[in-house]
Amino acid sequence: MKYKGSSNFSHRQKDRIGVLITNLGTPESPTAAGLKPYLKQFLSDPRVVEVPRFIWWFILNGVILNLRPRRSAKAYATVWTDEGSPLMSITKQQHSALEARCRKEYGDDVIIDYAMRYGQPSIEGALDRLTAQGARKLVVLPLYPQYCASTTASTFDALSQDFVKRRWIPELRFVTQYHDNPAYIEALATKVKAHWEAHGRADKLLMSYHGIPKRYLLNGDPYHCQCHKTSRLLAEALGLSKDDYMTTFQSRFGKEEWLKPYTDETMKSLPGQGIKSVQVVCPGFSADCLETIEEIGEENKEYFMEAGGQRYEYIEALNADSDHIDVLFGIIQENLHGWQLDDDLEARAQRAQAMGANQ
Ligand SMILES: C=CC1=C(C)c2cc3[nH]c(cc4nc(cc5[nH]c(cc1n2)c(C)c5CCC(=O)O)C(CCC(=O)O)=C4C)c(C)c3C=C
Ligand SMILES: [Fe+2]
Ligand SMILES: [Fe+2]
Repeated sequence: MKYKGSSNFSHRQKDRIGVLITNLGTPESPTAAGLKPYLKQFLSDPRVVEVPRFIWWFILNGVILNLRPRRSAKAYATVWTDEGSPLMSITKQQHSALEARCRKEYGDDVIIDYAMRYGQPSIEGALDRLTAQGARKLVVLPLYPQYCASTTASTFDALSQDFVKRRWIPELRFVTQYHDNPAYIEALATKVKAHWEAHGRADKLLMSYHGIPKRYLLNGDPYHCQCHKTSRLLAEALGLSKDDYMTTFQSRFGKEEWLKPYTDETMKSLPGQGIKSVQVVCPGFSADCLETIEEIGEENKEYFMEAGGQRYEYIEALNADSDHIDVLFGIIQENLHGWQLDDDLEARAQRAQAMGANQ
């Protein structure tokens, strides 16, 4: 096997620290043709769907990939903008803002790129670009505040699958979660308070997180606990009592039981319990996307209003807010501690020359 090196490798090249922010990925276009390859890659990941491969292959290729692309495309079409998918355009904004912060603080010693776990820009492409610029040390920050095997560990799988093919793998620091990071909790609290100032309070604040099958929790995934801890800390930061807020789980897929309470069922039942106004925040989503804009902003609003609710407001994700950029930059900086860059470039090049190697 020939291991992959950098195409423009030079012994004189300056060593750098690379930072890679990642998110889930999104289709290329809001059409069935755009959805099919995206869903195929996503739903073929054994970290996402933990079902024996041979059974799942038939369900996925025989049923899901024939029905879901068209259905999902319709939903994506409602959130698509001139800049494309919200998840992609917000990730680009987060990247640009963090790049400016890195450049200001570290010049060109620290370089930052972004990638998606599924689709483009790929993790492999980002690692090619970073290593070609001399990134010998690497911080990877998946933009998932709560650890989940389906998202966080899957990102690590993609990195390792890339490293298996690479000659010079960078020293790696991988951020697995930041669900109780004080700056993150504070940024969420500031966002909710700003919403309260503009719109007043509601009967309840719902904190809705993406769901996962309950089986994953029973098999040891810490996601459920981390979501609840984020909620508790956010509630404390807002001075809320237990009756003022609720943690729910959205975006169910398939027939098995997922984490409960379900967001949609909760919305349908709250008005009957005398809760006529709700505000919804989604602390697990670092960027607004289909699951927040359409599912929380539109679909669940309909459930709530149809059940007799009177006021429903979605509080946007932290996105590229400057508070959020501060949080993420803080996490990056924590992970740079103690890292020195090799500045012995001339000696390195001379040694290489003596050995007849490319300088
Ligand atoms: C099939 C099982 C799924 C698991 C488990 C799952 C976990 C999970 N997902 C996110 C974040 C996002 N998911 C998004 C979309 C999405 N998720 C699933 C399925 C599972 N997710 C599907 C099939 C889709 C595609 C849309 C659809 O057809 O319904 C997104 C939005 C991406 C976008 O383009 O806007 C995000 C973000 C987390 C955090 C998570 C586990 C904790
Ligand atoms: Fe999902
Ligand atoms: Fe959804």
